[in-house]
Amino acid sequence: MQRTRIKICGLTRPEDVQAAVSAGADALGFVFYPKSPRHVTPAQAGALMSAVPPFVSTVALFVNASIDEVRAVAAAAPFAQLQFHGDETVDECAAIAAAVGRPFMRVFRVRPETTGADLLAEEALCRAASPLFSSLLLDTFVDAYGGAGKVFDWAVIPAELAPRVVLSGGLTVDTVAGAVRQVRPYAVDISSGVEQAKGVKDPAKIDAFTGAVRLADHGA
Ligand SMILES: O=C(O)c1ccccc1NCC(=O)[C@H](O)[C@H](O)COP(=O)(O)O
Repeated sequence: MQRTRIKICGLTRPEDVQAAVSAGADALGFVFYPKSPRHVTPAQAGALMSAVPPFVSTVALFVNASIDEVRAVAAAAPFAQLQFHGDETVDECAAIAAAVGRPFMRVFRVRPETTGADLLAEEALCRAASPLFSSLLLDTFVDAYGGAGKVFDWAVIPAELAPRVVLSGGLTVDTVAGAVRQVRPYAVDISSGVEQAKGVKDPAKIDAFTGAVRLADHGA
């Protein structure tokens, strides 16, 4: 059985990057949305990413950014993939990804009225739009766009889609094992649940989170 990949998002400090890498995170997320308390500048991200070892992916996260803003980040920070977390159209995502030559995750912000058919349709639309589309990241719809620590109903995720999605939104050390067992997603993503304060991660919580995912992967 495939092991569940892990993304730790909203990193702003070198010690938190190190903690996530040491805990076995597969991907590290850096937020370039100025209104976020986890926002980093391109220069800050470049310094943080320079400490990331091989085989750990770096994700640059944007909310309704212009192509020039994304280009500026790409020039300063060696991120491996994009995450579009705003109101971008699929075509806008595809165009920006092509301009910087990086694969992208498209975020679907799940509302109470969202259906499984909506999720499958969105994935099909993205796959048709760009060979650079990698996966949907499913988060809870909030006005602040993301990083809110809010959970959506995982039952909405079709079983056929689950192995291709990144499950996000309000996960914690205590809930992630149940999420993995129920959904069996390709990956899980977390920000608030491993923090001491917004933008300040807690190494012990990061360790506990990745450990809980590993135990769930092995049937515990
Ligand atoms: O983290 C933020 O501050 C943020 C702000 C605006 C858009 C997206 C943001 N984070 C994106 C992520 O991928 C988060 O990990 C995801 O929303 C889950 O966050 P949480 O519910 O706090 O685990």
